[in-house]
Amino acid sequence: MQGKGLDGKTIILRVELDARSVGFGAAAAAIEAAGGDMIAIDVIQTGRDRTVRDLTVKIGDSASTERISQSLSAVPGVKLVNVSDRTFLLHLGGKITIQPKTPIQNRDDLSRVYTPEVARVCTAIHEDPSKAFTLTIKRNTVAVVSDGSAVLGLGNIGPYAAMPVMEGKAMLFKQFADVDAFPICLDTQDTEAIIAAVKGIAPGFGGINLEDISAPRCFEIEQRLRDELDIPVFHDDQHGTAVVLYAGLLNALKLTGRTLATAKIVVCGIGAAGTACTKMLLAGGARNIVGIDRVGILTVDKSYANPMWQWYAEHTNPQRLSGGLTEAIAGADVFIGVSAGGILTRAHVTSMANDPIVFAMANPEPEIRPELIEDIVGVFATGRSDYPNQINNVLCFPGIFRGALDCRATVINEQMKLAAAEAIASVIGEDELSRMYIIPSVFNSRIVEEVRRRVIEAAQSSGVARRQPRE
Ligand SMILES: NC(=O)C1=CN([C@@H]2O[C@H](COP(=O)(O)OP(=O)(O)OC[C@H]3O[C@@H](n4cnc5c(N)ncnc54)[C@H](O)[C@@H]3O)[C@@H](O)[C@H]2O)C=CC1
Ligand SMILES: CC(=O)C(=O)O
Ligand SMILES: [Mg+2]
Repeated sequence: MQGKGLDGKTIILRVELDARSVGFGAAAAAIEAAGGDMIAIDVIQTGRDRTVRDLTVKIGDSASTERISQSLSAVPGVKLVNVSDRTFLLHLGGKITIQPKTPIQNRDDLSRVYTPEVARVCTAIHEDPSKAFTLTIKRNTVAVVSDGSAVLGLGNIGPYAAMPVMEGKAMLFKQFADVDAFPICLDTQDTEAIIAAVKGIAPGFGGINLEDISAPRCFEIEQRLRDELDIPVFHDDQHGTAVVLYAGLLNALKLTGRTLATAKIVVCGIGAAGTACTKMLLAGGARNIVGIDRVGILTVDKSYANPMWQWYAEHTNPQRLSGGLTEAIAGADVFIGVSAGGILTRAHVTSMANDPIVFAMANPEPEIRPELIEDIVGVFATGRSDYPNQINNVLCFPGIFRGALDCRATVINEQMKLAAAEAIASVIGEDELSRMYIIPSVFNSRIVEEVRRRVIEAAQSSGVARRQPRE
């Protein structure tokens, strides 16, 4: 299985070798002995007495940068000059930039892009504000807004630490759907302040993608912004995740001979993603969903201060189960994890129905690693890029916003989300479907186009499109 046994971290070791006393094989052996996997060698300098090389090393689960560095430094004639992390190198100075669309080469250019001539464009927009969509970046620009309160599964790490994820989302928007997205991390976790800030910046954007804002605040923030703005506001962790989960689950159920209506589904982590996934499954016809969070199984026999948990308890768990994960998962057909890494055990999966479906979607560490259960699981998926069956909202948000921007939709509604899920599922033909291929890869070039097309159709038929796109 791809990614097996590796935590994905790759380092670059710059080493100086004394050519008279050490061969390169000794250095390579020291790295391997410490659990590293050398994947590239670059010669930086050669000489009669010494050579300098950069060794790119993938770190295995049992290894660490320190262990490999120590093992290498212990080889006589090897000097470790520097250790760098490839991922950190890629983040130096951030991951995106802004480029002008036309050069400014002379005063004539200057007077058109800037004063005095720009004033005529400003006046035109003042007279007809809808012209902001044609005469400014609003047409193609989305704000990726976070308060840093639920960043991946890392928790409340704040707005500065959230930036790399938001920059990453902006890259994905651009690369996959040519949407110009801008990361905005707010230094507040106050609901009213976030709503005011997003409303304040909205004139420059054609859509708002809320990201990694924790539950239950995310529900009110999204609802209020949807009500008060005339551009789509979409909390990706809720709806992007639900759309992709729904697409993948339909295929997994088909492969294991189950139906949504009869499957027993356990959802672990009733936050932003868990709540939205459940709502989409209920709308699709699921009847036996059991939700579990840190407080145990959510049941109508208890009451909860969190209003979303109260709603959840009233709309799920028809058998009124109580207890913890062990009680919830016994006999279940499907486990959907959007909670925290490593909380599911092999014993839990053994207690599920035959041929179980396990979607361990917490990031970056899934609820369970596939290698622990690959002999007993029916269909397995994670949110990660380094295992097969990646159920990740990146399959949804570029295409759904591409469609919404192109038809200038006022909202992204239920019909558009369902259309996106059907589009994603449809990219895999019946003859291609297999347990290792229930969801298309993000690099499948048909996804964005198919999602866009169906989302535009849904926006038009549900009356929220303000424009007929050209093609
Ligand atoms: N694969 C994908 O596309 C996506 C994955 N996720 C992942 O799902 C997880 C949750 O994300 P959000 O819903 O946005 O966060 P959230 O903070 O809104 O919700 C997380 C919920 O999980 C619960 N939880 C945490 N530890 C738990 C445990 N040990 N047992 C039971 N419940 C537990 C929390 O109490 C909370 O209710 C994160 O790891 C995130 O990376 C989220 C969105 C998309
Ligand atoms: C994928 C994503 O948005 C998350 O894990 O939060
Ligand atoms: Mg997220």
